[in-house]
Amino acid sequence: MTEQQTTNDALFDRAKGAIPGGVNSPVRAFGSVGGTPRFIRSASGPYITDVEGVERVDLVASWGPALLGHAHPAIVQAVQEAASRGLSFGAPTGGEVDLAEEITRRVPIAERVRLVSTGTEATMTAIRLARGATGRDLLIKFDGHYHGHSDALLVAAGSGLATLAMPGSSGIPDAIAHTTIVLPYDDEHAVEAAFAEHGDRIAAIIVEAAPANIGLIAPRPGFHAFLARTAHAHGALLISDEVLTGFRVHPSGMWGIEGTTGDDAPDILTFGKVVGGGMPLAALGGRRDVMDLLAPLGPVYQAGTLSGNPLAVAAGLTQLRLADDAVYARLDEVADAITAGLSDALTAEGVEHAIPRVGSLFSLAFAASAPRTYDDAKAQAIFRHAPFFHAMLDGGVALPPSLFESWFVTASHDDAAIERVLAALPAAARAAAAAQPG
Ligand SMILES: Cc1ncc(COP(=O)(O)O)c(C=O)c1O
Ligand SMILES: NCC(=O)CCC(=O)O
Repeated sequence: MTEQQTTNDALFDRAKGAIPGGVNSPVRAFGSVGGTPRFIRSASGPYITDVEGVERVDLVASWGPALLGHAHPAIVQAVQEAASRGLSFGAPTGGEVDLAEEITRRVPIAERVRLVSTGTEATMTAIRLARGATGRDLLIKFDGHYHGHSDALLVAAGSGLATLAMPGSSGIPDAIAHTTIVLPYDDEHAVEAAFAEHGDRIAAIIVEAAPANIGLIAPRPGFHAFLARTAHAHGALLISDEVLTGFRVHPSGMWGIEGTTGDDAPDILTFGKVVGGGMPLAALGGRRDVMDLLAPLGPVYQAGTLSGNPLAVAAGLTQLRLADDAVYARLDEVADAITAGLSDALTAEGVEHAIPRVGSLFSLAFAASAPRTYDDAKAQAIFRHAPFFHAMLDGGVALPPSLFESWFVTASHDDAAIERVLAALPAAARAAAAAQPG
């Protein structure tokens, strides 16, 4: 039986017999909204089509990579051409140099860049590098921030763990979990207190460049510069995780919005999603003296059979080269139209809400004001989300199936796609208004 011949529910039943929970990443399950995840047949531009042939406007964008929309013809062509020359060489290529140079051009504080395959690898390598650079073990991360699924970073993490209300993952040795100090975000005193107590043992602070995995939190101007200065004063590094924000919220990512340099700037940045154009590719970049500690130059080991894969490099490079100012202007317009329509629809039904936003990235909170911490995010009227989500799905719009995830627009969302989102909103707002707690 092919995917096309079966119904979605039958496919999910088969999936559950072959794959734990039927999904290859927990955020794809409809855990917090109920129902059956939609199995996808294809996607093009702003639209995604399930195996039953239902086309919806997509506001997930593969969780971020699809900046230009799905199956952009130039990216598909670049990948096809690369494939015809060979799928993987395990040896350097010119494309890798082009992509590393493009990253440095956009984010000059990333003086050296190493390509890896996933955001998880990028952050895992970044913390190893910080530990190698400082000779220290401890790491500060913020409550609810998600940096992928390596052991030290799954402590008090957002994204799927927030959705499933999991305090952490089992299978992580206590000895590793205890190297991670978890602090509330946005709290300078907590950071100062942690450094006062453990300052000479802290290798790095890792922070989401704009926290986006417990809903979106727009960073308070100056807070990340404060983190950098505090870390530096104690001989530690700042790692800015731009896996989600990089090349999406601004041509130069969150760093382009904050524009920090010198003592105020992060030492290492991680990238993913957009930089791979929809293929498995991510990167870390940073100060030359720190990055050059990576093997083969230095003592910090990092490797990968498929690192810098030529198909992934072709996709990422093509996407970044096409992502010009007009693309970012369009992303902003799309976000303007959808956030305005979303707010109007919820206001018309008397539903308390906030829509935090950074660049074209935004999320919906059922709360009077935008959450600033994980505790705030958990305290909102979460019960309104499942009916809202399903009404949007029925109305032809695919949203992230969790209130703790951000919404992703693409430059391919044309006026027709936006109109379809706006048309679905009133019924979804009514469903949210009618929802009852518990
Ligand atoms: C901020 C952040 N860092 C790291 C990751 C991990 O990336 P990946 O899923 O590619 O491993 C994600 C998302 O998945 C993310 O949002
Ligand atoms: N914002 C969270 C993610 O992008 C996670 C994607 C995944 O884990 O599949």
